[in-house]
Amino acid sequence: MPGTIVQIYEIQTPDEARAMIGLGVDHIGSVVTSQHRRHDPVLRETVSVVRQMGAVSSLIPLYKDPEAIFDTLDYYRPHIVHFCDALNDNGDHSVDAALELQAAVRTRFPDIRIMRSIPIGQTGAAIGEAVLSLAGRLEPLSDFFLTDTVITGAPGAADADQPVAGFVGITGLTCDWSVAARLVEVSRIPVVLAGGVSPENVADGIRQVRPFGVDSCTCTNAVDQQCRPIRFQKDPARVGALVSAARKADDINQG
Ligand SMILES: O=C(O)c1ccccc1NCC(=O)[C@H](O)[C@H](O)COP(=O)(O)O
Repeated sequence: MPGTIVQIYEIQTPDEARAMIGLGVDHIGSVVTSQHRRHDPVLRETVSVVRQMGAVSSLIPLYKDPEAIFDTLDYYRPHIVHFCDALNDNGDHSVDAALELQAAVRTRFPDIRIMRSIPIGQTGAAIGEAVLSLAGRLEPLSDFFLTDTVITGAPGAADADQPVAGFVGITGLTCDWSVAARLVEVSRIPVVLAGGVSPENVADGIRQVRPFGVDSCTCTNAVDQQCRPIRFQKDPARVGALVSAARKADDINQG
């Protein structure tokens, strides 16, 4: 059985990508932060280095306009486009609109796979049936799911409460792993476990959820003097510790 893949965000330069791949990271996650400054030659070189080194690039466009997203994919040509926008059937960003976008990406970019974040509340706040129902709607037009923590519990609700308004992610908090495990069981596509994954808890996450992969951003970032994570700056020692803990967990599970 292949081991659990490790995906690490936010890798924004070629040197960081080389360092992360050297530490054993499988998927290198990068973020295009602005629709208006979406052509970033350094980031494009980063994606290209990942491809040359035989790793997998995952790219988040942190905006929602379909034409800007198509243009972004044309410019970077990542292996995976990762959509983590908060979906809300009561608002202007519906699941149907997301499905339409994902269908258009499949038609225009048949080589680019689609990762879709599935929001799950923290333990005690997650609504399992709603999570599985949302995932069921998105599955036909997605290639991977990534479970990620939503602060309020209800999928798609209270978009503005998230660290980046309108997007799900970078909370540094774990979601309800029993719901994530249920998604792994029923899903026909691979599921990556994210949200608060750290060197300290990754082995438990692998054991309890049995995901295809694990993803980490906040808990492997460098920290400032007040111990607050610094966005877009990794701590290579923590990334290395997470990779080793994940590999050890795989060995125990398979042995
Ligand atoms: O990295 C960003 O800027 C970002 C912003 C908004 C949503 C997601 C974002 N990035 C990456 C991911 O999808 C994360 O890897 C994921 O949220 C992991 O959660 P955590 O480890 O708790 O930061």
